[in-house]
Amino acid sequence: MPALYRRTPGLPVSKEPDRLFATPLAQVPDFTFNEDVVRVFPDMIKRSVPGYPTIVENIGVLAAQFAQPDTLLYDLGSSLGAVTQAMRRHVRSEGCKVLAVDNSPAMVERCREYLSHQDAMHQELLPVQVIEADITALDLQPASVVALNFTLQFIEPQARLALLGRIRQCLVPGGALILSEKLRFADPQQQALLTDLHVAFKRANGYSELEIAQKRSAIENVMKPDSLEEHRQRLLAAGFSQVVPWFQCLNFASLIALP
Ligand SMILES: C[S@@+](CC[C@H](N)C(=O)[O-])C[C@H]1O[C@@H](n2cnc3c(N)ncnc32)[C@H](O)[C@@H]1O
Ligand SMILES: O=C(O)C(=O)C[C@]1(C(=O)O)C=C[C@@H](O)C=C1
Repeated sequence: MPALYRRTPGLPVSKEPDRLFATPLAQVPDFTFNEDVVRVFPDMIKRSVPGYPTIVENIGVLAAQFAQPDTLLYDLGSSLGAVTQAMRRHVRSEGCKVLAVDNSPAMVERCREYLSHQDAMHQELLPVQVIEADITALDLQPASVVALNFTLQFIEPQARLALLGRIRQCLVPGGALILSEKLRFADPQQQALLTDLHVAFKRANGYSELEIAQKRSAIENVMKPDSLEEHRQRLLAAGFSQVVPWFQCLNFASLIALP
């Protein structure tokens, strides 16, 4: 391992570049959030999701607007806790606590390390707890902010409505769900254009044609994006009263859903 990426006790590894799909694989396995992915995840998601740093930082800003005193803020599918950290940087409401939830043991372990690093660097941050759990089977307590930042697309399509319904039920007045997703487009020409532009984004970020193709086949069975209209209809069916898109870059978007 190059010196730059060697672990320093107490400091998170965050600089390792994503080369997971750089060499030809005889058979590309389905994508999972395992230890290999965890090691390169900050680099992978920044180079794969257009607008990711802007979305994450602004979820902190949005969370500060919607947070209500003495409630929970959920980061569901928290991975390494980027959204949790942004919420803790921005939210100042009394008595709030952040719950970061993920079902990948490797993500949870590293997320805890990252958050203890944040605690060591800053004072007066909201308390936080990282929970290893399946969000489709989680007992949700009264919350003012729920973030699903590129997580719903990995939940079985038939389980999505029930999850959103439970999130709607746990939200207190004045709260919000913030939902970010890769979009698919019903119109084939629009789908082709946005797919080409996303490939161009990945190429511009240093991914080779082989890396792009192998990653595509790794995620095609595990990540099932919906259209903006499907999201809107399902959020309304789950009991949300309003769906407000606040960000889109190419085929990646983020919505605010109000209870
Ligand atoms: C693309 S990542 C989310 C990125 C993260 N929210 C961020 O902003 O950096 C999706 C995450 O959802 C988690 N996940 C997928 N299905 C889950 C489930 N049923 N319960 C809990 N976590 C889940 C994965 O382990 C993974 O860490
Ligand atoms: O659509 C792709 O090609 C992606 O790589 C997207 C995506 C995501 O949206 O979560 C998929 C898996 C990784 O977690 C990082 C990015």
